[in-house]
Amino acid sequence: MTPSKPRRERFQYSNEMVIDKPFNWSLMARLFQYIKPYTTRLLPLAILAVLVSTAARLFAPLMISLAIDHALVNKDGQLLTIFVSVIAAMYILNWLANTLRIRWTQQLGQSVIYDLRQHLFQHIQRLSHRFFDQRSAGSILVRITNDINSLQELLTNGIVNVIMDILLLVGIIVMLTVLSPNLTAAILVVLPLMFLISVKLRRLIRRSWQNVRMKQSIINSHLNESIQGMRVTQSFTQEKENMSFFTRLNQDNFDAWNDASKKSAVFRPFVEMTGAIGTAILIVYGSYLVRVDALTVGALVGFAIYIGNFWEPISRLGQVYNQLLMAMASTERIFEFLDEKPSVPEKNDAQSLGQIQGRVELDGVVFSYDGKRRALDGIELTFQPGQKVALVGHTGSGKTSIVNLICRFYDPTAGSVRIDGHDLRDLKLDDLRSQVSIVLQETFIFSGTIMENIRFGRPAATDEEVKAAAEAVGANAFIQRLPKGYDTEVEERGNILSTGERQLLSFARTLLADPRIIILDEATASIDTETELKIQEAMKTLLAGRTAILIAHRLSTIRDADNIVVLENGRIIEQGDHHQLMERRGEYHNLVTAQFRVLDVG
Ligand SMILES: Nc1ncnc2c1ncn2[C@@H]1O[C@H](COP(=O)(O)OP(=O)(O)OP(=O)(O)O)[C@@H](O)[C@H]1O
Repeated sequence: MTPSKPRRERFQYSNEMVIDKPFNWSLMARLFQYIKPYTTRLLPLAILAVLVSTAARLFAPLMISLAIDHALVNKDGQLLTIFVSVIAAMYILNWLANTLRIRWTQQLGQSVIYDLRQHLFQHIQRLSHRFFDQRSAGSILVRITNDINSLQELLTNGIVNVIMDILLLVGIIVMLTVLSPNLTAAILVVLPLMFLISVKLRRLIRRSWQNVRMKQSIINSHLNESIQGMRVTQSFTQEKENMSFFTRLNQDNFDAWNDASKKSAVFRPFVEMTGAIGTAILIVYGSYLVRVDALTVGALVGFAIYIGNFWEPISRLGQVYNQLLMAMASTERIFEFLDEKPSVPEKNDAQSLGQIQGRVELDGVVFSYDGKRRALDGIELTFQPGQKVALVGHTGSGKTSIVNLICRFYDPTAGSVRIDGHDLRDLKLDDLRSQVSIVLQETFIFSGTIMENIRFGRPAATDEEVKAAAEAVGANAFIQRLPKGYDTEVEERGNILSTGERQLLSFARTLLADPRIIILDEATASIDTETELKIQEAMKTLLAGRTAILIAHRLSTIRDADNIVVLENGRIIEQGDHHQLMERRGEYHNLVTAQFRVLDVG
């Protein structure tokens, strides 16, 4: 039979929707809050520089106009020298103030970007597992990198330039009116045209830049996933399909950029065209006014210089406006993350835990990840201090979910989880997590040396303490054999280490952290018997004297557990020690015999 396969998209990034909100002053005001710390020094300095340079730029053409009408027309050499000196001094002052303005605005912008990035990263670190369940690592990455970078232009140049340009515009209009109110009125006819252009194009441009950002975010999400899953892709020879998907994303991104830049490109020529209309009015009407003696030649020249300066701030304001539109999209996305609350909040009056005994109770616990399906359904379970308890059950039966609740990665939907009688929701998270350690199947190795990787368990530990921990779990032998021993550099996923070695490393890390409660997600990857024995030994050292919760996949390793809890569909169906459960001939018995049958066949 050849089933007709509906073609489904292999990768779906549903969270990357366009966030389309109208221009929002309160959002901008919130962004500007980040400038507040600099309002006492950098911002006033930058504004002072702007004022000085704007004043110099405003008065220089007036001086030129006066020089023509009074010194040049009357052929007064002495007066001309004075005018020229004053004009030269103004240009030098403008240059100096501009240099300082650029330096200070850059510093201001970079400081704000730095703070925003710090704040965002700090916030993301506090968010709960539920947040990370719903988003790809790539889309989170985009917000810390791209979205913040796109604010860079606005914050470094944009804001202060806006002040400068508005001052310049108002100043020029005042100067023009002083020189000739009639000519000014004629030229300002084009202003409404400018306004219309910016309003009409504004929505269009903003939408298209949001679209670009969304496409980029999808590319990054996909890249991240592809690189992480490269081994699987290669082993299933899915490179071609992967490539064609990537090509599509890349093309979409390309098209979105094209579309957005085309729309943005329309803006400037429109501004320039209105500039040309202004100049035409100046030439025709201005020369007429000179002819009828309503305007001096000096005033006309001054006018021409001002008009030349007039369109520059307008078109720059248009650019800033574009930056603002782009920044709006990014700001919305950044604040969307910053507004995300941890789904496991810490109470304001959360208690400190102090040294604990290690009794863990789950009381009437019901839990659902998505509010629909129950992952746990009425769990009553107690782990006594120092006990070794194994959780067994088919895949999806709820073992990891129990552990997730004990670490308070999630809160139960109903019921409560307690440690030494304290509800986890009343405790300080840091306190709780320093007493509970989880050793995952897949050991995460950070890039750095072996020494640093073990020290992750307790950053204050000395080299000797790190080595002692490694020795205690039997990791010392393989570390000594590495090229640089404890100083050997390992990469993010610890590629130079075998599965068994990685596991020993994480045991050492956990032993160093010295928690009262250890959760061990037993690795499913098969390892050779010798390593298996080493790991068994290491486990004994690691678990001694602590409350231990084992997620067991190989049932042979949990025979000596004090209690074995068998789960099915989120419920406990039986519990007891190995002998009791074998005698019952229930589900545990079935699991054990099934596993032995597999081993025999193998
Ligand atoms: N992040 C999640 N979001 C939504 N549902 C989830 C999530 N994690 C697990 N589930 C669902 O919750 C149920 C219990 O999963 P859990 O991970 O606790 O099982 P498990 O017994 O640990 O399985 P395994 O042995 O395969 O690790 C499953 O039906 C699973 O599909």
